Amino acid sequence: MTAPAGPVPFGARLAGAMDDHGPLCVGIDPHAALLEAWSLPDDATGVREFGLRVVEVLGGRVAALKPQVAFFERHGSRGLAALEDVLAAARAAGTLTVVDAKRGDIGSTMAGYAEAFLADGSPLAGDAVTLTPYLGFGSLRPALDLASGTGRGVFVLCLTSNPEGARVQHAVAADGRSVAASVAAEAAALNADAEPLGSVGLVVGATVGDAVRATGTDLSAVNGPLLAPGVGAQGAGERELAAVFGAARGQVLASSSRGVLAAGPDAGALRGAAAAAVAEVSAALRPAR
Ligand SMILES: O=c1ccn([C@@H]2O[C@H](COP(=O)(O)O)[C@@H](O)[C@H]2O)c(=O)[nH]1
Repeated sequence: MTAPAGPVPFGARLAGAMDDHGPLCVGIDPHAALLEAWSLPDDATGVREFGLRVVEVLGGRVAALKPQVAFFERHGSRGLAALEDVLAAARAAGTLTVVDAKRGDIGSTMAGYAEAFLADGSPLAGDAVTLTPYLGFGSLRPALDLASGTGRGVFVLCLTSNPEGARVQHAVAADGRSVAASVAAEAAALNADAEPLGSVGLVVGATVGDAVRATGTDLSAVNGPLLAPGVGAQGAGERELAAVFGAARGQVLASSSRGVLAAGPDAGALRGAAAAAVAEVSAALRPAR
C-alpha cells in the first residue's frame, strides 16, 4: 500500500500560480493615508474593509496577496481579528497569501511564531510567512519544519529593499562570506531537490542595485522563490528587476503595495493597476525558470 500523499508544497503551488497569473504579489498595506483616500476609518473596521475589498477585487487575478501585519497590529486585537478575516477571504478565493510578519526569535519562541503563522487551523496562517534570520538561520528551524510539514513556505530576509539593510546584510563574516550570501546558501541547501521550486524563499528587494553581485549572493542556486518588494512606490520597475535578478529572474515574485493600492477604491481602477503591474513585471521576469 502506498503512503497517502502529503500536502502540495508551497513552492509548487506558487510556481503554478505564477504560471497562471504572472509573477506579481500585491501587498495589502492599509496605511492611514490610503484608508483616508479610500474613505475608510483609520481603525480596525477600516483595515478589515480595505483588506476584504482588495481580496474581492484581486482574488483569483494575481499570484499572491501579501497582507502587512504591522498595519493590522496597530489596531490591537481587533486589528488582528480583521487580519484573520482577510486571510480567510483570500483562502476562500483560492489566492495564495504571504503573511508579511518578519518574525525571528530564539528557537523555543520561534516555535510559537511558527504555530501562529504556519500551523493548520491557525486563524493567522497564510500560505507563507516572512522571517528574519538575524538571530541565526538555525533559530528558524521550528518554522522551517512546520512549513515543510504543512505544505507552507517561508521567505527569509536576505537583501532588503531599504538602504539601511546593507550595513548588516553586506557585512562579511569570519568565513569570508557576506551575511546575505550565507542566508542564500542556507536556503539553497534546504531546497536542494525540490521540483519545480523549493518552499524556502528569500526576500531580495528590487531596489538593491548591484548588491547581489557585490555580496557574492548566488540567487540562481537557491532553487526557491525570490520575493522582490520595492516595485512601484519604492521606485523599482522593469529595468531594475532585470538588472537585480539576471539569470534568477524566473524565480522572482515581484511585490507592489502602494503602487497598486493607490488606484483604489474603484474596483476597475484597482484591477487595471494590478494588470498593468503584472504586465510590467512579466516583461522583466518571465523569460525562463
Ligand atoms: O525588504 C523589504 C521587505 C519587505 N517589504 C515590505 O513590502 C511592502 C512594500 O510596500 P510598497 O508600498 O510597495 O513600498 C511593505 O509591506 C514592506 O514592509 C519591503 O518593502 N522591503
